[in-house]
Amino acid sequence: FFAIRDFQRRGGIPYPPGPPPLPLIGNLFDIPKEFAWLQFSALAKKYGDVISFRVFGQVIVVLNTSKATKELFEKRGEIYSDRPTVPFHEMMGWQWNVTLARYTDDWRQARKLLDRGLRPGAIAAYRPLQETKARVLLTQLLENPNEWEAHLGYLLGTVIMGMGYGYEVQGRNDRKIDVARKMARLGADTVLPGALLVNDLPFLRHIPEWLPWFSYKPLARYGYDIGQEVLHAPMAFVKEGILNGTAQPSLALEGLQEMENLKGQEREKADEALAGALASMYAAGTDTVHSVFIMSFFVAVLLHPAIQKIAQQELDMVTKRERLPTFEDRPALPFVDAICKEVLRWRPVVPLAVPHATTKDDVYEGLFIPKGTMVFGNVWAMFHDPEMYPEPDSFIPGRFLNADGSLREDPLLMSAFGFGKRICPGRHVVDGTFFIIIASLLSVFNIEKGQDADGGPEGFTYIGGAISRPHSFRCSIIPRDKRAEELIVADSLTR
Ligand code: HEM
Repeated sequence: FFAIRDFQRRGGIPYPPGPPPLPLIGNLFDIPKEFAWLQFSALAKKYGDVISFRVFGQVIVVLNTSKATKELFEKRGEIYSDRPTVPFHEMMGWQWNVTLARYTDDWRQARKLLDRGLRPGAIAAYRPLQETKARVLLTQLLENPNEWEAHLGYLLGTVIMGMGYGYEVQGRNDRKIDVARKMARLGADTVLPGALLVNDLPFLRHIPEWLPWFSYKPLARYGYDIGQEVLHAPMAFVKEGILNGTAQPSLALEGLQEMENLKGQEREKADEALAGALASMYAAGTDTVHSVFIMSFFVAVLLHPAIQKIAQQELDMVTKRERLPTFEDRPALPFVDAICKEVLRWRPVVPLAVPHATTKDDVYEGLFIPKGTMVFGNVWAMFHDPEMYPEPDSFIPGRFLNADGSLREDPLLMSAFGFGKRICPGRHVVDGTFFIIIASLLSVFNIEKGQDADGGPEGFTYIGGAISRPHSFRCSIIPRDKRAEELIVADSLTR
């Protein structure tokens, strides 16, 4: 009966091909929990660029080419910009989070605030903050190089908290950083299909707490509490700062000042939208996910020491080793920029981006994609397509340079930040922060395989959940010479 009804609904048009589903549970056991992007890429070779799975009636589609992501996420954005309902996220009351929000007017309002606050023209004002934070990292690495991973872990958080709320992070155990990180981790660990049974069988959300082994409620309550803290604590900090005259310039301060003349419900609604938008930025931008990019950069230069030397020569020509690099130097540092681009391509941080969902039935190249389908863009497959990027597994920054040495823009690379209307609004902040960190690091440090360092491609294995992160590894971060040390110390004395 179900099969006939399903066939009629599709008008006989087939679903995108994929492994044959079992009765009822469908492809539950075909959805890989680890390195899913690699297995989806392998399945695409067998079944075609657009593949599908069914799990308990939920259709999941994976798009493995930029042709398909452009057509569906961009051109048909009105249909492909929703988010799947994740029952466990609903249990935690996280609907305020822009990243998880459905494609509604509330999302549009919050998204507009983020796009406006994080557009390149607006964030230029925060470049000095980004430069300062990159230089603080240099001091930390000089004083305590062995703890490099911990230093990197909260670096971007310090930039985001400064931009968002004018909040100065108090060391790496700062509560505001810690709580956002916990939220991001819990979100990432529970979003992919198959990660949590309650997402596949939503009735399980009703299991009462007195069945502790089976109930999701205690974990959901914990998630709710950290969510509320992320939403309210930093805004309360800014409002208190306004009252006692200590509030620093920030997106929150700007937003609150803009709504000064609003009254009653209108004011309340604007206040809520601002808090939700900024908290989404704080939650998405504070996790150590960003340190993953820098870790992959370390892996790349450890495997290819010559690349580090070329970048250092470029940097030395510009700074003459009389100062540390700044954003103004960027146009003269195309090779450093090309390294950043190649790291994004070679080891995309979120290889399957974040799933979108469809709001209507649709047909793509003769394949049926029903309303409510969860749609992934396989960023990894696109970035490792040998036709677009020859020798895709090799780390070759030069692929982003023109014959005259200038930087070659590559719009496809933006897919590292997702697609269409839901593309990451923080991408310009990330772009600037990564550039200044890598330029600053290379100008004064050598990143080397130390005596007891891990090494060889097999020494840098990755963890393959929603985020592609290298396992912790050891390496030596050594000042290039006495001059480099002097530059770091001199800069730290100016702070
Ligand atoms: C390595 C750094 C980052 C990467 C790789 C990254 C990647 C992504 C991806 C893949 C998405 C999903 C896009 C889609 O659904 O198609 C996303 C969404 C989002 N990102 Fe980022 N992101 C990064 C940093 C940041 C930062 C620093 C911020 C804040 C300043 C931020 C804020 C957001 C927000 C709010 C969303 C949700 C957008 C929406 O659903 O409308 N991200 N990001």
